[in-house]
Amino acid sequence: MEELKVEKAIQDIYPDDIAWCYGCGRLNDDGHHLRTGWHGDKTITIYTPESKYMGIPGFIYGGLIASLIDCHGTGSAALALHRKNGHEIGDGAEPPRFVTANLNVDFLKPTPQHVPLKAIGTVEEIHPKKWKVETEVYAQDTLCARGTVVLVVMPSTFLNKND
Ligand SMILES: CCCCCCCCCCCCCCCC(=O)SCCNC(=O)CCNC(=O)[C@H](O)C(C)(C)COP(=O)(O)OP(=O)(O)OC[C@H]1O[C@@H](n2cnc3c(N)ncnc32)[C@H](O)[C@@H]1OP(=O)(O)O
Repeated sequence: MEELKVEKAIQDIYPDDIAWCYGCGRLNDDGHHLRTGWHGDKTITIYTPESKYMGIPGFIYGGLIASLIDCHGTGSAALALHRKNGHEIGDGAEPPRFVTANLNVDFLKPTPQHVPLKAIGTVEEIHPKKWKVETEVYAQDTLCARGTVVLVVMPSTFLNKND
């Protein structure tokens, strides 16, 4: 049986100032701590939602699935541009920063609770500052959702907006 584990995740090397995302920030104690790594030439995030993320008893609510696809998208684009720039996780280089411009989700099947969800991404470069990630979310072998995320390299002004 396939081992469901992401060994090296791009979120592990996000600088502290961008490691606070509720979905994937490692420094946000209340967040999901989603972690995204390479899976061959695709990307992968594994996550088992807690019981409270329920839509109806036994099934995950759609917003959580959208969050998974969203953060899997930003992580995947960062992985891909980091590699394109000649870097891999752990070589000391800072990864690129992306924000989500657009997120679309098709909910194909009810997503069961209490099983690990597996998001598998296919990353496509539109141009160096704009990327697209197609993600499929599986619960065991069932394809439950499919999403498309358009990511844009974070404008330099983005983090100053709260000053
Ligand atoms: C608050 C969070 C902080 C995070 C910071 C740290 C980030 C790294 C850490 C990762 C953490 C994870 C984060 C999780 C994922 C989020 O949750 S990110 C938060 C949600 N997203 C946002 O808040 C983004 C808000 N939107 C924006 O800031 C701006 O609209 C954008 C997306 C940067 C675009 O800026 P802009 O000035 O409109 O730029 P513009 O040159 O017009 O567009 C650039 C390209 O984007 C395309 N584009 C723009 N909007 C769209 C759209 N809606 N649909 C399709 N394409 C679009 C344009 O067509 C253009 O394409 P080209 O013409 O270059 O081919």
